[in-house]
Amino acid sequence: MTEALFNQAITKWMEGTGQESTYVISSRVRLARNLQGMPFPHALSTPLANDLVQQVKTAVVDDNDTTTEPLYFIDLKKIAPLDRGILVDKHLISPQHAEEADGRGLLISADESIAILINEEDHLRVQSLLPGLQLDAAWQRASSVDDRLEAKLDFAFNERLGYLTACPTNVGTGLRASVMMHLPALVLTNQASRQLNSLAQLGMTVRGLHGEGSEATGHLFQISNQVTLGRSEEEIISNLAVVTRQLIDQERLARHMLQKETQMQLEDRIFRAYGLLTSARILSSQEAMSQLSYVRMGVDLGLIPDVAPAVLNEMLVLTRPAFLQKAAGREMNPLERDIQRATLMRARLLQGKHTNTHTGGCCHHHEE
Ligand SMILES: Nc1ncnc2c1ncn2[C@@H]1O[C@H](COP(=O)(O)OP(=O)(O)OP(=O)(O)O)[C@@H](O)[C@H]1O
Repeated sequence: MTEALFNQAITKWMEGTGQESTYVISSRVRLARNLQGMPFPHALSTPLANDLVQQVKTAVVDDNDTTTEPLYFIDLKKIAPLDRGILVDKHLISPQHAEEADGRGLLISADESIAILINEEDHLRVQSLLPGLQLDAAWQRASSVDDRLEAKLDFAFNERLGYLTACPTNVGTGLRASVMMHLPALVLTNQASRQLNSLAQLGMTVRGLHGEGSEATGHLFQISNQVTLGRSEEEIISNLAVVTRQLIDQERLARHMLQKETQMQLEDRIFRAYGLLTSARILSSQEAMSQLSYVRMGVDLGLIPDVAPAVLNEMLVLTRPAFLQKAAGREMNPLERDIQRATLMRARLLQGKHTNTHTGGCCHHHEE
């Protein structure tokens, strides 16, 4: 399992399956939990942090319980920085978790849909990531892992407040649920900012593909609940599902409108993007993201038949710096990476057209 984890770009959440996968790339639920009587990670000494990692590992890996889903332990300080970068690129751990590896750990399921980050901002961050709109399923999975942990570990919990967390914004349920949405038509019809800004009034936050502090590139928006206190987990999940369905309807309408009123301009934009990505020799990650968005819409609208939607999801990860360097087997400067990115992009997008195309990367063993 470890080999696929570090060598294969595609991971569960980008399979392109699940409900409404045209608009919703993935659904995520994460729970923040802390152990009773231990300082929060930012105040924890490295030896204590390492003890805590072992304690959690013992609770869920070394218990030899064959009735539960196996979780694999990864000691972050024992893997190469580039491999930690791969985990970041696949959204399995955060950049902060990768940076200071000593005293931090990761538990992960074989299909990579469950990840438990040990000693990130909180002692435990339980993450469940699934493709498409599957918030209920993601919540069920996270919740059962949480029960499993809680059976063995003593969580910091207050009767009145709920779960206690390092940052007060997570107190209560400790739950952040999110969907990663592709909303190009709302952007092209200038409705995105109005629609997305109004979500703040409903207690929702909008972020980019890479989470807190990231810009929304490639018309990809991560929408999540802002409030964790005073609402039940089920309410948080169902509110987000309602908002997601509304955005899907708006995006669908905007696509119809573009097709009806400005079809030639729309096709022109899509085929220019396709032309650029299948011809460019130097490609920045920013340009790759924004042009991929149009190609993806072209695939969704049936204009570009030869590219599978999952390939586009995979390119979000495969064209990231860590993956490019892993594929090349060496460190690369930014220009070398831009060249490698362009080569890989051409090969993958044209793969459906010509057989025997070189994939341009050693780390891709996956077949559609
Ligand atoms: N629906 C999703 N699909 C794929 N990746 C996601 C999704 N939601 C969040 N992520 C990824 O999870 C990581 C963490 O996201 P983010 O920083 O938004 O939240 P967090 O760390 O859970 O919360 P907080 O900011 O409260 O600590 C980022 O890499 C982000 O891209």
